[in-house]
Amino acid sequence: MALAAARRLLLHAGSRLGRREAVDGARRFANKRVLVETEGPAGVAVMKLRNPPVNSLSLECLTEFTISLEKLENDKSIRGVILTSECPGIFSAGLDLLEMYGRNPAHYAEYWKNVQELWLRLYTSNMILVSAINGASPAGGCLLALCCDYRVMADNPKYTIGLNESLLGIVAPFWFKDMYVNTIGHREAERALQLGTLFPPAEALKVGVVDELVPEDKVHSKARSVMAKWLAIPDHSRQLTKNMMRKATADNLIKQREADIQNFTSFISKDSIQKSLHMYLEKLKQKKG
Ligand SMILES: CC/C=C\C/C=C\CCCC/C=C/C(=O)SCCNC(=O)CCNC(=O)[C@H](O)C(C)(C)COP(=O)(O)OP(=O)(O)OC[C@H]1O[C@@H](n2cnc3c(N)ncnc32)[C@H](O)[C@@H]1OP(=O)(O)O
Repeated sequence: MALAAARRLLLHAGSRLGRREAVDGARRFANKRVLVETEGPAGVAVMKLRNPPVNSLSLECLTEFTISLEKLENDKSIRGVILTSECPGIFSAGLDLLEMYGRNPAHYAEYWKNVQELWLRLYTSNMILVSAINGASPAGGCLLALCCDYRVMADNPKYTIGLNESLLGIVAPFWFKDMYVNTIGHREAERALQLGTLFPPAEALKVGVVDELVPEDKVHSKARSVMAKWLAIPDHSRQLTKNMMRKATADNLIKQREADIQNFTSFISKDSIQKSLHMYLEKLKQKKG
């Protein structure tokens, strides 16, 4: 309830701000963790995640992301969105582990509902989505990129991308898996999911997790030129085609959302899974010291 009220407030405040800045010509709105700028080619917004240090998808970040998308969807002048990060070297570290560790079942259920919500919005968006992957993109970070229509990645071998859930002792849910299969094919997905592979850029390109690699300083300009090509296609035919390609995958979750929330909640609440997450978080800490 509290979250729904916060969401209404944010949406309202955001739309007032958005309108005022549009009058000034600045065309920019921001929540705390998501910045949206609509400069550049007409009809294109750039959405930047800014939840330092690693753009983990906390409940607040997911909510702000979903609201920003909703606003862009409602703005009929926007036809395409470039999704990128403001955190140096990190696209997104994926779902926030602290939302899935040491909390209660009601929190897990609320969190998962919001993860589903963002995924459904992104994956089924009528807008053209291009990701400008300017950093590491594990698990939920990869999920965001996979929702896009085209993925441009910085060719920096320090950055990796993939669904690495099995390395954490958790399991990518069926809809993550379905989208992976749709993108890289059954055999590659089967192998990568079991091994929790994080692909460096050249391998990510080879297997099809990303569509194009460019030098790091060219990621944004390339994303813009890709966007220009997609904008040249009539919206109605592109949208109907996208819907035809993606609807069955999205419907598969829509028809069992509640069961998926229950599954997640009972899985993540298990002592053994909590222990795995604890060990993984400790490993992240030790990496520093
Ligand atoms: C049967 C099945 C039924 C239902 C489903 C069941 C299961 C659930 C499936 C859930 C799907 C999960 C999806 C996910 O996205 S899980 C998250 C996976 N993410 C990762 O593995 C990334 C982990 N992070 C890293 O590898 C590195 O941090 C990264 C991103 C490469 C950046 O490295 P670096 O710049 O060196 O930064 P640090 O590692 O020092 O990190 C800084 C700081 O951030 C904390 N942190 C990192 N990642 C996360 C995260 N995902 N969530 C929360 N916090 C994170 C890290 O611990 C450091 O914190 P500190 O306090 O020490 O500063």
